[in-house]
Amino acid sequence: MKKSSIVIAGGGSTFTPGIVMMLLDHLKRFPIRQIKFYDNDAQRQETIAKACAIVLRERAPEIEFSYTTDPQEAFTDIDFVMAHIRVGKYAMREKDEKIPMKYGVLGQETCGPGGIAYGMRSIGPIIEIIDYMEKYSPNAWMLNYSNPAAIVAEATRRIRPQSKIINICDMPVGIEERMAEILSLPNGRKDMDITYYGLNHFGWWTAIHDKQGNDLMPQIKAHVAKHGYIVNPDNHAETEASWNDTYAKAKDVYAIDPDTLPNTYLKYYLFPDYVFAHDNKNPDHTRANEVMEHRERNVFAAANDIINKNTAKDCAFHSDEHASYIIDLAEAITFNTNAKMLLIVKNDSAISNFDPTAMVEIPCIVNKNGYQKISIGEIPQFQKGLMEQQVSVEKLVVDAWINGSYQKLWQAISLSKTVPSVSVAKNILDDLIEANKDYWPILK
Ligand SMILES: NC(=O)c1ccc[n+]([C@@H]2O[C@H](COP(=O)([O-])OP(=O)(O)OC[C@H]3O[C@@H](n4cnc5c(N)ncnc54)[C@H](O)[C@@H]3O)[C@@H](O)[C@H]2O)c1
Ligand SMILES: O=P(O)(O)OC[C@H]1O[C@H](O[C@H]2[C@H](O)[C@@H](O)[C@@H](O)O[C@@H]2CO)[C@H](O)[C@@H](O)[C@@H]1O
Ligand SMILES: [Mn+2]
Repeated sequence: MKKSSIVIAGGGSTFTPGIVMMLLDHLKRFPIRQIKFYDNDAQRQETIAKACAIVLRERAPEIEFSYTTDPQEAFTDIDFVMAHIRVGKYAMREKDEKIPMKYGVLGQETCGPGGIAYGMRSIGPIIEIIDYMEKYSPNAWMLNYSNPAAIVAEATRRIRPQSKIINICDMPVGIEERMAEILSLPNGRKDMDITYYGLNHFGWWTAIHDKQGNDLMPQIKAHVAKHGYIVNPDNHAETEASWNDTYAKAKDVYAIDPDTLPNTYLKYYLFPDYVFAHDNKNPDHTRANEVMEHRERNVFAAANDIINKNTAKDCAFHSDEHASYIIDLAEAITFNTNAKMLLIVKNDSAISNFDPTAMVEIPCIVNKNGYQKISIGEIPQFQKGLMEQQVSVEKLVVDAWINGSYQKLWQAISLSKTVPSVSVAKNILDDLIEANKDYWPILK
């Protein structure tokens, strides 16, 4: 069986340990001969890497491991680039979230003006990593889950249209696991066959069946109509309060279109007033602060504990099983499994009454030769209208980045469903330009 060589771009990520542990859990179906880490922050990466080196030494000594900030070292002799970089790290995420709130607009990692700012930071470095991959390992695939995936996907379609990059997201995976829990399915989401469409962080399930073809939507809808995606809290004690708020709010998002089941991210676009009022109770403490106080602190504490003890025995690193969709993807490409997966891909005619150039999140069949899109057909006016507005925002952001255009970025922020007026958009934009002066292209 082929043994793959992967580089994790963003080795210092809080998700890296969970992904490494998950990779070790799936070696039988996806054998690995080499793992490398690549990051542009040597110190941050070194802490995660030294801990993961101990994990690998103890649990998979046959896997060659290294870490580097040198692109040639990182991207040579690679089959897959698994990319999860956060350009500007949490310090910039905090600004993405807090600057819009100064002007009465919700602040979010990937949605609204925060997501637009994040997108403007991310395009250049993602293209840079694609170019490294193509220079040093021209036959490799890039499996990208760096956010904001929607803007990154549109930018890579426009700027590197021939590149072997697939953009993915784990939000549908997480929600589907909750749906499977509602139904008490023995094998979780893998017992479901789903149809879904939308943009990244902006989609709907339209059909869910079990493997015998029975319709599972009525039972899930009955639950969501009462509880949103909150399921058995005893099984989710680790879920943070803000995430539970999001899962619970799905109840109200569902109500606007009971023919479908919503992605949780739609709350930011359908209830921007509610989100702002909720978050503005504590405007100095946003999600970025929560993550820095919880996930980032816990992951680095666990890493330092492993390093200090020089063993990963009984360590606090946990396998990120819901990230196993990344293995599903790499396995499908490597071993031609024809797995059905949600990918963020160019629409063409999959959604027949929507922009063929849009990057849509739809089910695809994945194999050694890439992916085939599953046809969705016509979508209803409600979703079509919402998606046309949002995809135009994403396209205008990429226009702004490519052309260094202040006007296009002002239009993008003005067009977002989360922003009330062009004057508010301009105030937010001018603050974001100042905050991002080390990351964005100069806008004229
Ligand atoms: N697609 C999804 O569904 C999904 C799910 C979870 C997280 N994510 C994304 O994964 C990424 C990592 O998340 P995190 O919370 O662990 O972030 P993090 O800040 O903990 O780690 C990101 C790492 O990327 C590195 N980095 C930044 N710019 C870089 C560059 N130009 N080249 C190389 N490395 C660079 C940073 O130094 C850091 O070590 C984020 O983009 C996040 O939004 C996506
Ligand atoms: O606020 P964060 O950094 O905790 O999460 C933001 C990310 O949220 C989604 O990923 C979730 C995943 O969907 C959920 O199931 C959980 O397990 O963890 C992930 C990270 O928290 C979303 O898909 C990502 O794009 C966001 O970055
Ligand atoms: Mn996502």
